[in-house]
Amino acid sequence: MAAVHHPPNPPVIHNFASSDVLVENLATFVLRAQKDAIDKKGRFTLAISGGSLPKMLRGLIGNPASKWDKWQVFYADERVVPLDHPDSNHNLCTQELFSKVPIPSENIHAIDVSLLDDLEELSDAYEKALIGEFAQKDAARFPVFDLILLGMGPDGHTCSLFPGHELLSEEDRWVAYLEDSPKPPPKRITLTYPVLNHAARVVFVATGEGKADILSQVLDNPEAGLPASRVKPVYPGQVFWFIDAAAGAKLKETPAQNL
Ligand SMILES: O=C(O)[C@H](O)[C@@H](O)[C@H](O)[C@H](O)COP(=O)(O)O
Repeated sequence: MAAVHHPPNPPVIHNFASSDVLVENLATFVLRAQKDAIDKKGRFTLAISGGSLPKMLRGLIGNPASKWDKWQVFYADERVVPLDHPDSNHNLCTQELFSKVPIPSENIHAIDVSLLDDLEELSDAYEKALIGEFAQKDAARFPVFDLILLGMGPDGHTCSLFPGHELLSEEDRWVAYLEDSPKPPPKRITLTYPVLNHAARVVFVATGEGKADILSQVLDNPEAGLPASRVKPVYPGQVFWFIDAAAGAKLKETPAQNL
């Protein structure tokens, strides 16, 4: 029987009255995804970005439903700096979340800092860590993350995928590097679209009035192809936007859709 090609699902927008309400609902959403993943295959695979996102996961701290020993966490993008550097996403996530919950340190996949001087080797090594987690266990061409948690910059970038950058057309690699990030620091690694677009769920979190203009471009004018608009996981994968009223103020429609 010929394979049926289903178009990607349109994004689901959850628009909350405040960022505190968003935080509570995000925790509920993550825990539902966790349960679904553990019920199916005994582990929960996530990718997490930096910026304001780690703080938005604070609703999970002290939550007895979190099965931290089942989490396998990768970084959606990472700055190529030592792990205790103020620019490190691993450092940020550790401060905001991982140091406050009982997650085994071996379940958190940080970059190999012995390779900081060789970006290609560093990103290859990170790709190998992903292959170890996914290709060997799931035997798939691209990893299927249970959940990828992303932010969006004021230019519409996500992960370290910036407007007009050549990495927007990467179709093969799982992890790529760049030395010319317009947002400092310049040296970074990032998951690529084939990875983002094979995830079961991708959640963008955008709050505050500073995100209102770019959010309306990304959601109401996806044809413009801004990096965040290009995240369209293959069916049955799903993109969700968790936004607050301030970020959603310029959208054509702002459905107050709770979970
Ligand atoms: O490491 C990074 O630079 C981030 O992963 C980046 O992609 C971030 O998510 C956006 O720039 C949004 O950042 P804010 O949430 O701080 O606006």
